[in-house]
Amino acid sequence: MAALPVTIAWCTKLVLNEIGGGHPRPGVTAALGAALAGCGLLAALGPQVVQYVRDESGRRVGLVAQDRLFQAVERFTGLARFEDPAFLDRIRMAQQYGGATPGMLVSAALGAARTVLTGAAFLVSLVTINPWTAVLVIAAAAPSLAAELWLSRRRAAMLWGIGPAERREFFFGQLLVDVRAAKELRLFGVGGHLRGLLHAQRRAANAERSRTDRRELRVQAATGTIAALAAGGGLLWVLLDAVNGTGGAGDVALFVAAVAGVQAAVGGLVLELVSAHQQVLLFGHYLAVLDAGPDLPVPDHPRRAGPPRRGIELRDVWFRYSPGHPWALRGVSLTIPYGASVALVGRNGAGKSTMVKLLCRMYDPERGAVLWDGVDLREIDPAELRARIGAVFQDYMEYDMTAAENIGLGDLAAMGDRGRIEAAARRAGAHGTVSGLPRGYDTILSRIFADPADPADPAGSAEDGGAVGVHLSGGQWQRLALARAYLRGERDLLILDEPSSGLDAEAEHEIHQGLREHRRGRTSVLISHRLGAVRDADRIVVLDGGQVAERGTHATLLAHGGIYAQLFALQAEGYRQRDDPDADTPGRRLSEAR
Ligand SMILES: Nc1ncnc2c1ncn2[C@@H]1O[C@H](COP(=O)(O)OP(=O)(O)OP(=O)(O)O)[C@@H](O)[C@H]1O
Repeated sequence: MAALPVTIAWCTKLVLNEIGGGHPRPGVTAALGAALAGCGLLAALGPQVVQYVRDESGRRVGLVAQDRLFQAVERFTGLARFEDPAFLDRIRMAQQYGGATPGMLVSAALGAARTVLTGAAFLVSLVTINPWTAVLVIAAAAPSLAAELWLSRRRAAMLWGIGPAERREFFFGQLLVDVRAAKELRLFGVGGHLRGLLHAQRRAANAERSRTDRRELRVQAATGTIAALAAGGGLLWVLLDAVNGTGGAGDVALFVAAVAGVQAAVGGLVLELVSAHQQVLLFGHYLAVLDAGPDLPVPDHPRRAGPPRRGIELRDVWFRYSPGHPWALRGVSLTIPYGASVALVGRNGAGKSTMVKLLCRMYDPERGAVLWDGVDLREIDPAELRARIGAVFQDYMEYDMTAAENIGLGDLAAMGDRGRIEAAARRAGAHGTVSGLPRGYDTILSRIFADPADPADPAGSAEDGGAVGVHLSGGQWQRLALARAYLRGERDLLILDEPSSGLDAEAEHEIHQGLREHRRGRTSVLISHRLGAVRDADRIVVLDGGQVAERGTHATLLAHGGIYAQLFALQAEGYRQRDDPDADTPGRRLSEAR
């Protein structure tokens, strides 16, 4: 496109010479005319084609960049990176700029080439008038280029610096429109308060942006003044030449046009270079995510995790979420024997869920080791380890997908096997609910994806045309999470972290009855605050303050009269009719002891 004007100028010159020469050759004239017409066509279609190619390459590069980014994110097999605010900021910036940078660099390179071509032509004109004026104009542009590159580094640093404020702003913005938060926000009347916090984040980010803009204004005013002084000096020089008779009025006119042309070209070049420079700096975040090493290192030749024969052992495990956090586990040693059911109980914050996360190697212990049949989990590929585990986490996921997909995600191999999915749902007591949904197992459990325009979509069939969505109750979601774990079938280790906390009494009884059957002869870890549900576990381990406080069976622990016995008595008391409010109950003794 940059070559077109020159080509047109040359063809015009040649055709005019051909005609003006007095003996125009029909073939040559026609060829030049055709070339001119071709150039005209290119000039008309070129911009649209360039735009299309730019958009198309942007889409393709964006797709590849996004795929590589999420592949890299998937390689982080632990949780620590996702709890690191700085790394989350990096991922956000990588998402924002990773796909755009290559396209921007290409267009910046093309734009720079175009401005260089135009600028060079005007510079040659300046040299023909007075070579020193050309030197003066170029010298005046140099500080501008250096200053703009410095400013773009500062701008990139500013964008990184306001990342946390933007993340908080995004969080508050999401919270204000989140249907799950809406109840509490309205009842407590805290919408205005959150809006205030949202605006405070925006104001903080805006203040940083304004400071950067003002700095840019000051620097650009200075470099602009230098350029104007250089142009003014050059003009004076050319005017003096004209007065002295060494130059003509035409030279002055050409000088003015050439200086404007060169300065515009330099300005354009600076803009292109600066935007490319800034993109490259921001692209650094994308590369940093791609190049980040594994969060949980795996040896080059990992050991195999076979079906456990002896069991899983925690040996003097010390763990904290970061060096700034207190210890969550302090020297925990315990064995989960093969085929046994182990229950973990203890007060809130005792470290039960943390232990479960270490069993799945979501983190590595800081001291001590978790051993799978004697092999340190750090020597096993996490993917292989996790393939052997089925789990319901305390904070299980509710996927905005169909009911079948919500269960099928537990084992992708069974995603298309409706028989297995139904069997898992039946075991978890979810079949009745799911089969009663408008599209049974194919009903999307979401309000986000409800499509009011689709008459076949049950989620979009509200009378007023609005989307009604299909939403399950807390307990129904919990059953689906349980079905997801059941779908993993005969895994070697089943972990259930509060699997029935949201269920009604009847359902809980039913579920625990089913769980007892399922756990029989299998290695399982069950966490529950309802001690009635864990009483028949082979071993009960009581955690307290990150340490194993007691261990034994239900009977031995009751006989021991420690924390377990107190907690059990407290719960049992809650179910008994209390005739005498002053009676000396275990609950009363416990509160007095505290
Ligand atoms: N992601 C995290 N980052 C930092 N600290 C954490 C994190 N998760 C848990 N903790 C801390 O670790 C300690 C143990 O928490 P954990 O969730 O293991 O307790 P728990 O016994 O499962 O409690 P609950 O019965 O309430 O579920 C707590 O003090 C908690 O504040």
